[in-house]
Amino acid sequence: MMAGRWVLQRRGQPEEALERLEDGSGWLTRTGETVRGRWKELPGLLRFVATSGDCYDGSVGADAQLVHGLITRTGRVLGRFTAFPDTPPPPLAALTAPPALPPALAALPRSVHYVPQFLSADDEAAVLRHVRAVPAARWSAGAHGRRTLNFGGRPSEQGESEALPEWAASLCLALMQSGCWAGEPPNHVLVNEYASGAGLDPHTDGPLYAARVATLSLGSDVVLDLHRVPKEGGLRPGAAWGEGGGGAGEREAEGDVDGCPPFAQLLLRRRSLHVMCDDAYSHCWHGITARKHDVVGPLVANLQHEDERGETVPRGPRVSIVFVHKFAAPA
Ligand SMILES: O=C(O)CCC(=O)C(=O)O
Ligand SMILES: [Fe+2]
Repeated sequence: MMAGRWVLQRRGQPEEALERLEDGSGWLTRTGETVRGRWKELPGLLRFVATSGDCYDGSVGADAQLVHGLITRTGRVLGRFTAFPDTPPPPLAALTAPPALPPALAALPRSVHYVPQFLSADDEAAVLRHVRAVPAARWSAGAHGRRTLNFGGRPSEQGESEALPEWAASLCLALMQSGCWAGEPPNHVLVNEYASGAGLDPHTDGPLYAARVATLSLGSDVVLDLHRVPKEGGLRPGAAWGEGGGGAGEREAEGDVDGCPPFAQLLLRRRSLHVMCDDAYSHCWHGITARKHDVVGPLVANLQHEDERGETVPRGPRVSIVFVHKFAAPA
């Protein structure tokens, strides 16, 4: 069987993907998780054994398309799947004209903007296809239901740069054309994928970037917590996107938030964009509490309609795409 990607569907479960590399190794990807494995070809059967212990057996149809299969773990049947080859997504066409940047949120003392419906539903689906098609090896293996991916060089290395993929460059263009981005264009893009209920420790995005971050929320609504950076003690500021070869996703600095509860929250609806600049970039920590539902409480500062207050918002799998401008390395 040829190298490539297969999309697996199971009743009542989020999609999974299996990838086969030329050397017979491969990857299993579930929301928030990437696991390595090996492919084996047996007569009439194709087997992928993940390091997690799960075994995917698929019968090969006459046209070499894997159609039906069984997932087992130590001999126990976990479920049945159907699979089809994943075709590369078409280039991201011109996006539906996104809305312009509204004024900063009046309820917050700092510069935070919220743009509901920044992407249309069709554009959201197209962007998610591109995210899903990124080879598993580029993702940092997920922990606590979140995996990350970055474009534009390693997060922590100043000046290291790399061209953005076409779809990410199109999104950058949309940010600039809509006026939602000012200053030097974004040149660094981080993608977070969260399993339902996964969180993110409070952090700032750090001084390697210009003081502006724009974040697209896709796939699910979520409530983001904003914390004030304490003058001393408590949380330690640091580059949010981690260090070294592990790539994005490992927090350099984390702290005990117990003494530092959020002073405000943002309800990030799917397809929205939010922008934090200047003071809000440098002096507010942001994070996501791990939980399966959010309740829209009194701290939420960006409601579009007052009757949203009190709403219980379930959290499905979510993807966020974070845009920043990384400074060049000093000469
Ligand atoms: O998922 C989000 O909305 C937040 C992501 C974030 O803050 C980060 O990746 O630095
Ligand atoms: Fe962040």
